[in-house]
This record gives sequence, structure tokens and C-alpha cells, in this order.
Amino acid sequence: MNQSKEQRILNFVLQNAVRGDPCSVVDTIDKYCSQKEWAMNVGNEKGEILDKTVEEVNPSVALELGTYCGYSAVRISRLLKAGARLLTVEFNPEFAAIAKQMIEFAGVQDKVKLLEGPSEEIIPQLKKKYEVDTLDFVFLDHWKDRYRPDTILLQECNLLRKGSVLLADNVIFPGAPDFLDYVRKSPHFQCTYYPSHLEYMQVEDAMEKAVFLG
Ligand SMILES: CCc1ncnc2c1ncn2[C@@H]1O[C@H](/C=C/CNC(=O)c2cc(-c3ccc(F)cc3)cc(O)c2O)[C@@H](O)[C@H]1O
Ligand SMILES: [Mg+2]
Repeated sequence: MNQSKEQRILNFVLQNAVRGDPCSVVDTIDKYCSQKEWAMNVGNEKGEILDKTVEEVNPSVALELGTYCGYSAVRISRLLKAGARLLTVEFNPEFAAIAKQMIEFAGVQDKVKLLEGPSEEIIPQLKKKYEVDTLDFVFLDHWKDRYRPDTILLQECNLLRKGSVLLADNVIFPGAPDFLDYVRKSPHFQCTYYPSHLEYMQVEDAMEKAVFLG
């Protein structure tokens, strides 16, 4: 049975990146996806916006929605302080299996917990089952029509506190118009727009930061 693109990306990392070096894993995925096969990783240009936001927030507890191959899970977790953790949610079992191997190869498995299942099921479990009090940082990069409902669900589950930072990928392409409309109109969020480009392409894209005001 021939391999999936995601399996090919993982194999390229296993054969070309340095085990235990998250930066080399990130760079190797970017190399493969810019030269051989495009894939929906946040990429290096938007990845630098992600890095700056994570460094600014310096989260103790971070959540990612949409692990895919684990590119941004490795990218985020490499910046986390000792004892900090990233919970990343993925409902496709094949992608979860790829991401798990990617995370372990990068050597960040002690900082990352991969939660398999749909976000609308996982989010209400975070407090009791995963011992989360509130989230310091949330990276939204899953189905674009889930950004708005999951942002509302995070609030309903009391997972956001004054200063919690949401960062959303792809608010221009493929786009998340209802999410943008919601956070920009809500008195509970202070929003910042970061123009950028679609990963590995010269197409316009952007990220939106939404800080919860309580
Ligand atoms: C049920 C909630 C829920 N719960 C748990 N896991 C979930 C989930 N919903 C989705 N997942 C997983 O997350 C990932 C999906 C991510 C979705 N991302 C894009 O669609 C996207 C597209 C482009 C682009 C495509 C084509 C173009 F031409 C241009 C751009 C660029 C980008 O950066 C993009 O992020 C997969 O692993 C899903 O299994
Ligand atoms: Mg994306």
C-alpha cells in the first residue's frame, strides 16, 4: 500500500534531521515541503510570528488545536520553559501517529501531550481529565470553521483567564471569517492582525492574535 504524504514527510525527517534537535526537525520539514511536497504546516514565515508570540507569553500551559504532523507542536515546545507543557489535539489517528513519532524524534515528548479526538470533546475534559486550570496560550490551526465555536467553548469551559492569548493561523487563506468577526466584535478580546504569506507560497495569508480581557 503506497505511503501517505505525511508518512513521506516523517521518513524524510527520520533520515535527514538530527534526533533530539527540534530546530533541525522544523527546518527539515520546511525543506521537504518547500522543495518536494507542499503540506499545511504553519511554515517558517508565520512560524516566526508564532515563535515571537510564544516567547512573549512564555506559557506554562499551552493548547494547540490541529496537530497534523507535529510541526508546530515541535516549534512551540522547543521554546517552553522547564516544567511548561503543550497539549495538542488531533482527531485523525494516522496524523496523530505521525505526529507522535515526529515529537519523539525531536526529543520534546516530555513537554508535549498529544490528545487524540475532536476538539469539541477534548476541550470540556481539559480541567478534570488533564488537570488544566486555565490556558496561557492557544494556537488554532485546525478546521477553519471550528475556530469560532471552539473559542466560545473555551470561554464556556472557563479555560481562559485575563491575558490568555489565542493565535489563529490562516485567517486570510483558507480564511476564518466568522472567527475574525467574532473576536474583533467581542468586548472580551483585544485583537492584533499579522499579515504574512501562506506556508511555502507567495499567497497572502495572516495570523490573528486575540488576547482575552476577562
Ligand atoms: C473537529 C475539530 C478537530 N479536532 C481535532 N483535530 C482536528 C479538528 N479539525 C481538524 N483537525 C485536524 O487538524 C488538521 C487540520 C487542519 C486544517 N488546516 C487547513 O485546512 C489548512 C489549509 C491550508 C491550505 C490548503 C489548501 C490551499 F490551497 C491553501 C492553504 C493551509 C493551512 O495552513 C491550513 O492549516 C488535521 O490534522 C485534522 O485532522
Ligand atoms: Mg494552518
